[in-house]
Amino acid sequence: MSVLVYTESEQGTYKKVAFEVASYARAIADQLGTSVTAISINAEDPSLLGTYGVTRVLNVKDSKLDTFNAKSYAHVINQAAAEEGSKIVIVSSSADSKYLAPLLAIELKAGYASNVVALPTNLSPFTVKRTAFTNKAFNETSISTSIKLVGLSNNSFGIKEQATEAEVVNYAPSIPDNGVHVESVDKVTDKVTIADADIVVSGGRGLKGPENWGLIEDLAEVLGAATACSKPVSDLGWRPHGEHVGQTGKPVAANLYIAVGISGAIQHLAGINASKVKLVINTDPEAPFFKAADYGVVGDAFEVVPALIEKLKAFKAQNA
Ligand SMILES: Cc1cc2nc3c(=O)[nH]c(=O)nc-3n(C[C@H](O)[C@H](O)[C@H](O)COP(=O)(O)OP(=O)(O)OC[C@H]3O[C@@H](n4cnc5c(N)ncnc54)[C@H](O)[C@@H]3O)c2cc1C
Repeated sequence: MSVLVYTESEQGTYKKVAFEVASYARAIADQLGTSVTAISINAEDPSLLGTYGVTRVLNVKDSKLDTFNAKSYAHVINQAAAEEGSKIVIVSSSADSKYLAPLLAIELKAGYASNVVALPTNLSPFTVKRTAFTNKAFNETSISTSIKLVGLSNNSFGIKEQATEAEVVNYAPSIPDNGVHVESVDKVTDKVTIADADIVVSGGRGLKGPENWGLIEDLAEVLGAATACSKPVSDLGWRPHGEHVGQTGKPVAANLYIAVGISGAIQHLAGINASKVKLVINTDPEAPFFKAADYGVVGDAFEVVPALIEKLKAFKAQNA
């Protein structure tokens, strides 16, 4: 009765969240005194999961699963859970997993707790801490079904190494034809995506116009960060809608969120509250964002950001 964890990959490479959910599954398995099985779909190096405490990997290689499809993936994970007799199944909070989890919960006949941020506080009844009201509060949720599905919030538990010899088993579940056939996928960009980023550099209307976005991009590049923006910035067409974060945009659960020229309206904060450290750069000392910030710089973005880039470049050169 091992804990089952779905370890996401993209084009053969595990996503960062795969190692975080594996670490979390290991910690729950330790609480229960059991092992961890990972279900891995079309990843190139499944044995890597042993680094994060996975004892067994059900390794699926099938071109029908090359493109993510929530229904097919849910079907595969459900079969893996039955195979392992798993009563606890862990997924991440990536966009794919949030789409997949409700379908999987139906297949598993499991109660599903999303946005979980910590290890269970109680195993009987199984109780977990989750964020609520767009990250403005926490609640404790008990799952009473025999099988429990846990969606771990990104960057909430962290990646923890626990070297284990992972047994990799080839696994060939039945894969239904869902009627969708993707001919090819062209990646629009190789840039770090907001969902997977450790650091996000975000710009608001204080940047004055799209012609100034080089500042945000340069800062993101030197930090290896993803770029994002406030809603008006994407509404104005300065940046693509995919970069808009907040209540009506993408959620950001990064380790560091840098907000440049963003006022910090409640609808913006709702999307970034789950980020660990928030740095705000704004000319207005009364900007509401400073109340939510861990670090604040009252200053002009056009002076502060270039100076920050210079310092970071010098620091990197010294420590190369
Ligand atoms: C239903 C609803 C949903 C919404 N959803 C979202 C959402 O998901 N995400 C979102 O972002 N917004 C959302 N909004 C809009 C939100 O209320 C704010 O209007 C928006 O976040 C403001 O964007 P901003 O901070 O970029 O612009 P502004 O409010 O115009 O703020 C610009 C900031 O830049 C500062 N500034 C100016 N010049 C400089 C300079 N040179 N250097 C540094 N700082 C400078 C200013 O002091 C100011 O604080 C929503 C609104 C509604 C009603």
